[in-house]
Amino acid sequence: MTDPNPSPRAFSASAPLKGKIAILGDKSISHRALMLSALAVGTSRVTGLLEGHDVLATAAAMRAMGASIERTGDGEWVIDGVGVGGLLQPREALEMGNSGTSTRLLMGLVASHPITVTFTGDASLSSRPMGRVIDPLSQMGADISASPGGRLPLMVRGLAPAIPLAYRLPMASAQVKSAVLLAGLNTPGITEVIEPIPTRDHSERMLKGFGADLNVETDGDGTRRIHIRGEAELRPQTIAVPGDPSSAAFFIVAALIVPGSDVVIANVGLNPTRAGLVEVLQAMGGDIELLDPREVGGEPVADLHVRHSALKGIEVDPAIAPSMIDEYPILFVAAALAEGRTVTTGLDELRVKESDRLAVMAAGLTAIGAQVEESADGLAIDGTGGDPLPGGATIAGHLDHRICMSFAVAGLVGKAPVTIDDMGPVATSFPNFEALLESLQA
Ligand SMILES: O=C(O)C1=C[C@@H](OP(=O)(O)O)[C@@H](O)[C@H](O)C1
Ligand SMILES: C=C(OP(=O)(O)O)C(=O)O
Repeated sequence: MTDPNPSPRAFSASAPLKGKIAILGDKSISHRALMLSALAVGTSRVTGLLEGHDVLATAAAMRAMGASIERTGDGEWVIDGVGVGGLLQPREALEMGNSGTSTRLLMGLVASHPITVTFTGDASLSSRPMGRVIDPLSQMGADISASPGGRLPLMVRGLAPAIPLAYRLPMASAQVKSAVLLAGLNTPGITEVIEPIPTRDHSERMLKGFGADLNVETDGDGTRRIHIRGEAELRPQTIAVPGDPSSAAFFIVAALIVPGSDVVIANVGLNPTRAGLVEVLQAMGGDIELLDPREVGGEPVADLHVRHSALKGIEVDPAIAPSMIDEYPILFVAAALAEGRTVTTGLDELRVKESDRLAVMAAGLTAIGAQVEESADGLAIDGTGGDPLPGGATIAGHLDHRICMSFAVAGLVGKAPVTIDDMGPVATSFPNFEALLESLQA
């Protein structure tokens, strides 16, 4: 799915960003909306679906396994499901492109169906660890043969009926949690996931919304115990997908660091398991006001009014990491413009995303003149206090959309332009990123 022809692009010092934009649908919720609709009995309707390459990979996979999935308009999709237990043997390997979420969640679904599925992906996805889902799914009875190091391409031979499992997550990962819960959907009895550190809870919310028998208990120390009763019948739903806070993040930071900016970002999902960045930027002195708080698709949403601000460096509490895990690359850009030092820790997971986001951000920020120290699990950044960054480098995006967009935003405050070697990967999660940026510069 990655474009073989790179699209390099230079970003340079920007006039103030002004105006109002709306953010496209949440990627995590869009994946789950397609998967659960494809497993319901009857017709579901989704509006605001993110039509990025990652979500389209999920749509193609669910179609290949028997669901009827039609696009009826911009972000409007109609899905006829096969019923839990009804996934069909796909004729070919499922090509997951760049998408970790598609791969890991679909491995969970396949694990408890009597089908055998090969998963392939691009160079980035093929370097990411799948052992974290292979372990629990094998315990449930799936037979999985992977490439060396537990990598793609890999083949999952599902077992039906699968064996219910009580699984304690060894790392804070919503993808691993979701893979086990989705495997549990077609497994007799109760499957339990024990989550010591809470992560995004879209799977739990949506499974309940579709009528699955799922409950969550929280222990005194905050550990969550999630139980799902298998062999469920899911009821079709009408879902409005809220805007993606992980995409909004780039424009929140752009408005904070480009002098004179005053922007309203409409339709931003603010589920507490996703909203950590707003909290951290406010603690750094960012002027971010929440307008018209409301609910969309069972999730809290607001419009954000963001104005250019003098940011101050802070020490970021590692406990907040799961609620802003994809937002660290752009937080590092904000930190590079803040006054004083920003210190982040507890970010080992950033090393196994689309790229090693600690190493790639440290190298790229250093190349454009920021002061960065990389540690095993975080970055310490001494900011400019609002002065422009020198810029003037070409950044390798490493097939990582969030790296490309972070350095695009950094270019807006560069003395010399910042060039991204290939903006193609941005289409995985934020196909209209450049169009929205241009609209705020007009
Ligand atoms: O469940 C999800 O939709 C996601 C979970 C996170 O990954 P991990 O589970 O690996 O932390 C996140 O980084 C990814 O973009 C989407
Ligand atoms: C990590 C990400 O996605 P995925 O794991 O689905 O590739 C991301 O979007 O930042």
